[in-house]
Amino acid sequence: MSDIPADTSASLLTTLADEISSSATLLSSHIESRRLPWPSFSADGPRQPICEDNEEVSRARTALIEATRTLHALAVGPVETTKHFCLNEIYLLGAMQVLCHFEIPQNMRACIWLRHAEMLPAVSKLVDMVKRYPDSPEPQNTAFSLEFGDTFFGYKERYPENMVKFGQFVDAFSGGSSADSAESIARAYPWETLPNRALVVDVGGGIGHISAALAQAHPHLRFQVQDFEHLRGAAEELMESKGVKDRVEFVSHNFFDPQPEPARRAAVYFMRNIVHNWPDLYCQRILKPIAESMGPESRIVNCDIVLPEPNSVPKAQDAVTRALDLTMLSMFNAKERSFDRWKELFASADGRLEITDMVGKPRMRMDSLVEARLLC
Ligand SMILES: C[S@@+](CC[C@H](N)C(=O)[O-])C[C@H]1O[C@@H](n2cnc3c(N)ncnc32)[C@H](O)[C@@H]1O
Repeated sequence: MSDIPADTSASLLTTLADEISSSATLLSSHIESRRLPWPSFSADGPRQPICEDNEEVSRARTALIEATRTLHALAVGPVETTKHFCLNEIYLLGAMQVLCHFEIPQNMRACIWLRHAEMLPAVSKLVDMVKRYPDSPEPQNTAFSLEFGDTFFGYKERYPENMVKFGQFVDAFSGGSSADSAESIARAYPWETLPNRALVVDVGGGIGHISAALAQAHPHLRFQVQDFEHLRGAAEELMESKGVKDRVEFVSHNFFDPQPEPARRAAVYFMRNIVHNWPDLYCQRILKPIAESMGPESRIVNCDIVLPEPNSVPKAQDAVTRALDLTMLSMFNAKERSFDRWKELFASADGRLEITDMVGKPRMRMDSLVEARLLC
């Protein structure tokens, strides 16, 4: 019910209804003039929201979502809302779990699967986690571990097919494919300003799909993808298929260890969706060896969510980032961070590390690119 503004006077109903009408009219004109498919409930209706790259249309869509949510909450009222939440929601989740068990959902399958097969059982242990490990800095002390008897990534190592589904979940959740996402990171940072043959180290880079896209878009750069040895085969296959194997090498490396000699003084240490998966103490252990290997021209480019200040973004978007924060807690005993928390974290890993700026925002994703350098 946090969406309901303090002023619930009678006029609010009609003010919201007017806003809904004007936003819907603007969206309709846009759809008509561009001959776009109309949003519909039919199985073959458009899957993506209406035009994200037109700012006026995008603003109208956000206003429509906000106003309809608020109007709905006002019309339903607190008692019925609570009743629906207590009854409908829980059986909706149960029914989806049954459907997932029999592999029936096709659309957004990996997204629905992760929510029901892993997140839901894990979140049911959140009370236990908070009671048992109130101040634990350890990544194994999680709701996930209480349910599955292992850390999130330990469990994925035992069941590699779940790691594949996890990758598909991340793609589905960010609204595209890993190729779309990698391609948008290739455009979101001024990679072209790096010197010829400069080395980019992709720390915890998985099979290297981001490095492969960056290498294709920026032929003057070299890459080293660092991750666990068992990913080497898939990584080398990917580089071969993308035609970049001469400039992208895979190196087996544990990111808690000192950087290997050839990766010292690299131009960029790039990390995407690494640091937010770890509690502070472990983030410091990841960042410290990187800081120690940086030269005066090196920088870290970190790609993770930067939590918006409260009430600074539309409520629907804010709700997603706060839910992701709770996901990090339940799965990893970790958290999402605001810009100030990111600054504190980097400085706490090595007093010379300073976040210079938020340097870009990949399209479609909630992540931002944050750049850190060594203070002279
Ligand atoms: C959420 S995935 C992100 C992968 C990749 N950066 C991306 O954006 O697609 C986290 C990655 O960290 C790797 N990882 C976890 N612990 C690691 C460690 N101690 N050393 C190196 N890599 C690790 C995992 O194997 C996985 O590839």
